[in-house]
Amino acid sequence: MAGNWKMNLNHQEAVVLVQKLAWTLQDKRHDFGEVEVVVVPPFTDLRSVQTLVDGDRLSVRYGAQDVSTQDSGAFTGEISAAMLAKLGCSYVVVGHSERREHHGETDAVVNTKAHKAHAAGMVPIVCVGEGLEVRRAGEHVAHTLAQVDGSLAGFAAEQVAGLVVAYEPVWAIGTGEVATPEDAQEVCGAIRARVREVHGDAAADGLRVLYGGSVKAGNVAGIMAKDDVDGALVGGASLQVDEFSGICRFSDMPVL
Ligand SMILES: O=C[C@H](O)COP(=O)(O)O
Repeated sequence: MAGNWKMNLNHQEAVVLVQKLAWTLQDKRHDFGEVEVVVVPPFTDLRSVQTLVDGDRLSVRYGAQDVSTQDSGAFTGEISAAMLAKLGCSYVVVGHSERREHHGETDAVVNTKAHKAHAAGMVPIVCVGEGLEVRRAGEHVAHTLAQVDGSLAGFAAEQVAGLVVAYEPVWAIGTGEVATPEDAQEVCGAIRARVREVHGDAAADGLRVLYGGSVKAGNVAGIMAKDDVDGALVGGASLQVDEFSGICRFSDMPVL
């Protein structure tokens, strides 16, 4: 379960949220099963989160929201994979629809970023998904699989087995318009089937496929019940500890 904070929370707010989240995850009244919990703060928060997680040996993992296609040099404003790895990031989100839309990121750019993150020892969370027009035209599966093909190009089967792909239909992001569990399964299942076809069983079975788009504690259980949904990439709801920790235990039932 990965919480993408997007451009929210300064480093002090980040420390408060991660402390509360870690405290909740350790609360024995909750059943979090085997869930892996990841926060994805803005770059400016990462050092504070690292210090907290290392210092208190918290079980929360963390990642970055983007990474440069370049290794180093005259690229003002960019952050390299090596810098993120040095900060202890386990994951890097690449190709989020907001980056594709506002920064013109193509599958080729996303692919380069995924390789940079992977080569530096981090797991790329490769985001794919269709907009509303494509969905209305009934081309959402083909569109998303083309993004998967382009974004995962050049990875060997044994590498694909360790990757994460997040299916995020753009029309469901931040809109409250959650895809039905059947919608999520249709595309997440197609992603895994494509990976099986191209890379074989071990890659398809190892790959983790997340769903993202207006996931809340109240709707997560139905989505997680689907065979090919392994987790969620959560935006807005990850900014509230109660909501996000509910998502991490697949339930909005309060603890008595
Ligand atoms: O990365 C997260 C997704 O964009 C989902 O955001 P949301 O949960 O606010 O809809």
